[in-house]
Amino acid sequence: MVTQAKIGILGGSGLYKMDALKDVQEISLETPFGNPSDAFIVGNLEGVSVAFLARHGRNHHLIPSELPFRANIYGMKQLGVEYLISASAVGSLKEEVKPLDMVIPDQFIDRTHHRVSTFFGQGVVAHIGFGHPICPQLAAILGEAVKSLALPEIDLHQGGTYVCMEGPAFSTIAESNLYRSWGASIIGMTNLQEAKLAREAEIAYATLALVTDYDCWHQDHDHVTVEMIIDNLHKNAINAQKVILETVKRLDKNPPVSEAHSALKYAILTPREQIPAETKEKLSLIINKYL
Ligand SMILES: CSC[C@H]1O[C@H](OP(=O)(O)O)[C@H](O)[C@@H]1O
Ligand SMILES: Nc1ncnc2[nH]cnc12
Repeated sequence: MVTQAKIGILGGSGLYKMDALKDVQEISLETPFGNPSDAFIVGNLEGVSVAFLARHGRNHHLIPSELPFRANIYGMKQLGVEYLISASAVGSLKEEVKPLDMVIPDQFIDRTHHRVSTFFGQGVVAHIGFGHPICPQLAAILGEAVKSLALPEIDLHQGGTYVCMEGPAFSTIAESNLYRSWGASIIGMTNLQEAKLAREAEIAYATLALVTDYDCWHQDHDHVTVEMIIDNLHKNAINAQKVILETVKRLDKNPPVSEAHSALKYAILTPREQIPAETKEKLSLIINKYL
């Protein structure tokens, strides 16, 4: 049995490790969906066992379209993760959401076009509810953690829509303005698939989005480039670790009940006896309790 952790962290651009993690074990997992982005780092965060994964790999070698989303989420499930916190770099689509601010989105718009975002198929059909794609309880704890830190000059925006684009190129001005006209707050390239797969795996998921830029719509700011956001990525990585540490402590003290933990209860349509044995085996970790 591999070491278990109830809380998982997906580190995005800029956040490739958690400095406060002690007694770490590197765990390389194989999953029925291939290899995750990197080894999981399981360790002790002020007395709480957590599993950390750098979603682009610790050396940032995977573009968003190459991310093994299913393997990453399945790996978290294998480690026993029930609450998953994503830390992600995002561009701002609203004037009042400024670089270095934090956003805890509650909605997504999917603008990706060639990604697999389900564990189902191959003889088993399931449709999870995804009206509320982010776990509200976990998002609330993240928000309380941010507020408790009172980080100078950093505003917290609780709620908002995250546009998930394919990338890796950034948006055109026309696209950026279109997303603004839809009322979206932030744009990134990674969180939608994770949120969907986490829900299918009955893991509560929430995003701590760390703003690096104003994308390309703002007339008073240069269009986003990697070079111009490096500094903000570093600053955000420091702040993200503070927020995660505080969130983990609160979660450990009061783990909330989340609807995500029973998301599959009414989702599986295929008569159990019709599900191919191979598929049952492949998805056993996720569907066994409903067979
Ligand atoms: C470094 S800018 C673009 C890159 O950053 C975000 O990654 P992550 O969500 O893993 O922090 C964005 O989604 C893009 O992948
Ligand atoms: N402007 C932007 N668009 C997409 N992903 C991003 N990640 C950080 N900034 C971004």
